[in-house]
Amino acid sequence: MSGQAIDTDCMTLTRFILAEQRKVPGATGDLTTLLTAIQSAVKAISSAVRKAGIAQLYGMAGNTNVQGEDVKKLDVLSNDLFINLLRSSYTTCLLVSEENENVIEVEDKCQGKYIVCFDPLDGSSNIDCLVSIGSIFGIYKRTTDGAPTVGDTLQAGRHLVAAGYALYGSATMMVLSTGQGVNGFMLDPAIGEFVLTDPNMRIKPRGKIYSLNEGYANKWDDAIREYVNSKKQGPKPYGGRYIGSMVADVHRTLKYGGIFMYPATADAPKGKLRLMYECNPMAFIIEQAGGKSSNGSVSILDIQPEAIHQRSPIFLGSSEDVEEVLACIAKHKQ
Ligand SMILES: O=P(O)(O)OC[C@H]1O[C@](O)(COP(=O)(O)O)[C@@H](O)[C@@H]1O
Ligand SMILES: [Mg+2]
Ligand SMILES: [Mg+2]
Repeated sequence: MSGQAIDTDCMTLTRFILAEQRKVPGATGDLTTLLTAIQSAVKAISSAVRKAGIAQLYGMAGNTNVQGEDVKKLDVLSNDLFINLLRSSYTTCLLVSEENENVIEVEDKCQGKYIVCFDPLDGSSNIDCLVSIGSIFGIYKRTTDGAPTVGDTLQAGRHLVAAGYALYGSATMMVLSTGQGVNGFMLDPAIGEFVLTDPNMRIKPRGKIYSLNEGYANKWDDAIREYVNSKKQGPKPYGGRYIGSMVADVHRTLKYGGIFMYPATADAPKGKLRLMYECNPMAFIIEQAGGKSSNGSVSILDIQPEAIHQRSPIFLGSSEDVEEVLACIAKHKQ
């Protein structure tokens, strides 16, 4: 067996994270502990996702099951799991969740130096029809001393220490970057471990798929309409794919190439997707894989957030595809 084979064969996520830590001289191990906590949350959510339909049979989620136990809704359960596991990891001080209006401050005795922004369950409108859903997370380091403040969370995506997502699809997959490229791990249910299946993921410079909600076509501005129409022309038109779970749409874009968009619309001039826990982590992954991200004028990662739940238009994917939509937007601005 070659040295390379020994390095990657049956590489679990746990072992991979430890190996990454060993590359950083003087690392405390806190990021390793934090990523392990996220891994545990994802495994627990994955198990709940696989049982969600059955839980409904025994007593609707949000109600009481036949044993008289509360069955939490999947999005509530996912949020609780993320919060509890991050808190008890002793590595975080501030948590920003899609499900909580305010920043969650971890109690003093459990505090560590990291800030985590997360969407515990993404694509929740797809839960009841068993279509793929996910979780998204981005990790920052605190840059100030003293008591942590809300301001500490408002960091541009460029400062992410690590980011990733979990996809609860036909298999459960975790895709992670600590700023040294992107790696994908599939959950082997037989051993309960994430195994490295997609080492060093790279996105094609150009794809053949565009992805956005075409139901809103009448609400787009002219640039988006022109760009999407252009993808339908010629002898080789692009395929259109849209799942409606950002994690699933972005994962497909990463694997197959192409472009994912959620542009501004007349009703939502800032777009729909949230900068801190949807756009930034996904833009980090795509850029680390050699792709491009933009809000229409700058990279998603260069936006300075002003509020934790702020939204942003987003274009991300294969670099040539994103450059093409940006050229169309620039042309219409003239
Ligand atoms: O239904 P629309 O307007 O196309 O929006 C779909 C988008 O909304 C989201 O579902 C929002 O995520 P949540 O389920 O976390 O609220 C994205 O995953 C997805 O890209
Ligand atoms: Mg979401
Ligand atoms: Mg969500």
